[in-house]
Amino acid sequence: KKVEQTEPPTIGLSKLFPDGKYPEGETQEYKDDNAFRTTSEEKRYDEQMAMEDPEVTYNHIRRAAEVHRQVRQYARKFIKPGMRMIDIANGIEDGVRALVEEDGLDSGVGFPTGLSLNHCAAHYTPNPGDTSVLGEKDVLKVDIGVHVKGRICDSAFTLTFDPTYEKLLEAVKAATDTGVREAGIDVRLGELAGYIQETMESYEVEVNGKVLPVKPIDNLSGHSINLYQIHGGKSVLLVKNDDQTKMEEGEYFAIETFGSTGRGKVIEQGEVSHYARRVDAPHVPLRLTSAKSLLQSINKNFGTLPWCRRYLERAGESRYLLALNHLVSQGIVQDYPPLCDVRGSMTAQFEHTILLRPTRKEIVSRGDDY
Ligand SMILES: COc1ccc(Cn2nnc3c2[C@](C)(O)CC[C@@H]3OC(=O)NC(C)C)cc1
Ligand SMILES: [Co+2]
Repeated sequence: KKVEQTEPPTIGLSKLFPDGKYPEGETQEYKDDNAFRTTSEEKRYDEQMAMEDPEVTYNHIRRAAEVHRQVRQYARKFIKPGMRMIDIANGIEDGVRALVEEDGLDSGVGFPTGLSLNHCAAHYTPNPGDTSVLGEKDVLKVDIGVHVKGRICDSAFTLTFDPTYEKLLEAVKAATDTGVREAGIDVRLGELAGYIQETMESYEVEVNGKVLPVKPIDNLSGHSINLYQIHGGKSVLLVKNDDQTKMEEGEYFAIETFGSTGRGKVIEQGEVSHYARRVDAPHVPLRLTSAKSLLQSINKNFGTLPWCRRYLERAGESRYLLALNHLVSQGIVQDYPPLCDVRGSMTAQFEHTILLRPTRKEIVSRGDDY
């Protein structure tokens, strides 16, 4: 008999997909010089081999994407003004951990649940003791990460509870869909940024009788994603530029766009919650014993995946701040402060994870919501 997901979501996906096969995302054909890939026998063979290679198999990212869809469906219903940000974060992360059947570094939360508000666009999640509450005029960016064997599904949407900024959200959703549609093998990153910018700038939003242009945030970007590495080194900016770097077959990308009614530029502002051990962390001898043991805990629990202070406490760490700041000053851990436009402005985000398969592009995180 068919097992149904509960609400709140608690049933691990292995029980909902007993055959272990997870649904393919939306696919789109490549264009122009890569259109041949749709019917190429050779590319179909390459793809079949990748599918069967336990290291590459698309099944991992598809399982992560299905967890993402089921948790965000619940999140879109349960998040309401008046809720504490920390309860929103825990509600989402409890769902991710249950459905992905969290298992050490093999599967779990992909990165801290982004819950950036209003003029802040990214890298905010509540720290322990944060008692702030969601307001009904707030514009909330919900950025959820799920990983299965290091394959990270990174997808985000924006929630509002009053209609004022509907046009801002429409602009950003359209710009992200443009980015998804124009992405492809051999597409230049600088050119893709131009298409995104063009869509974003074709919108305006009227706030209290004043017409404001929607601006792409020019120092934020989408990014390639590698195994256990949320930023794979390639950035998809949101304004036209002459980066000739191309997208390549087999790459995973987070196509995310951010629109703003402010300056269209973010600065680092507020208390840090987000951290990640640097992939190229230097091997410096650590004098501070507490820093040594904290680093061991970070390596054991997160490896190179991003984490936040709440996850340190969940892993049993306490009174860690001095040691944490020491690891940051030694260049072993990178801190990621919240990224905010000017006060009074509003920012929105939409994001999908896409996979550049040999024969076609797969938007793995696509759902019937966005
Ligand atoms: C430490 O926790 C995280 C979590 C996610 C990411 C993934 N990411 N990597 N870069 C960015 C992101 C976000 C969080 O998607 C938001 C946009 C941001 O773009 C950006 O800064 N671009 C400049 C390099 C031009 C990184 C760290
Ligand atoms: Co993201």
